[in-house]
Amino acid sequence: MLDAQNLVKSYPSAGRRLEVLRGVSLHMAARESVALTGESGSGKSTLLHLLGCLDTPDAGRISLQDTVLHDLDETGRAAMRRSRIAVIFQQLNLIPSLTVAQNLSFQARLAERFDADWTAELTDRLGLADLLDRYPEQLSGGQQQRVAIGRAVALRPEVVLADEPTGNLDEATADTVLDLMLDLARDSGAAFLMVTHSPRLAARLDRRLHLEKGRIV
Ligand SMILES: Nc1ncnc2c1ncn2[C@@H]1O[C@H](COP(=O)(O)OP(=O)(O)OP(=O)(O)O)[C@@H](O)[C@H]1O
Repeated sequence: MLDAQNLVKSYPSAGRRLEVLRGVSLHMAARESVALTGESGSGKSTLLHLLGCLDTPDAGRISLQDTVLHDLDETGRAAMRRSRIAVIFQQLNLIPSLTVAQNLSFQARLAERFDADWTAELTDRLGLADLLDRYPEQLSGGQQQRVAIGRAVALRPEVVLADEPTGNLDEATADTVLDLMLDLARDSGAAFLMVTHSPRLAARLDRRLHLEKGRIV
């Protein structure tokens, strides 16, 4: 399903190039969950940005099913983000002027993939039924995190990419949120990749990839 081959990415740094990814390859199957670990600065977010069509590699190939991603222009990348690949960040980027219900359905409606039954099921499973009329600022961190997950999977994306999605939560809440995320990603048929610094959380996913010196080891 999601396939990356020999990804290379560097950034300009003090008049030189900082080589962050030096030939990274990975493959993810539908319903598979993968943890991406590595020291701070090892390139985890950079890799997630490439897979999530938020940035382009200097070299290498990325494909999702039959769609080639690495040479899409900005319009093509935006279309992928709108409909087939969902990214959840630590800063959740919920829309402050929209209620929980509106935040949940906004992206799915934009992509013309809104499904009332699926959204109702998500609302129920994420324990958001009593919070639908609230605004993001009226929610706790864990509640906001659950809305961000709901919004991502409401689309039924093929891939969910999450960058330390539970980094701000206490251990018990992080566990609950991760359980929900894994269940929902699996049930919607998505491949799930999560960046985490926590070996404990990483161990709960199907597989672990570790980035070191620009390569997966
Ligand atoms: N836009 C950019 N311009 C220049 N350098 C960048 C840019 N983005 C990231 N870097 C550098 O690339 C390296 C990898 O950054 P990245 O954010 O991918 O690491 P990370 O593994 O996600 O780190 P952390 O665990 O601390 O979030 C770092 O040295 C960082 O400073």
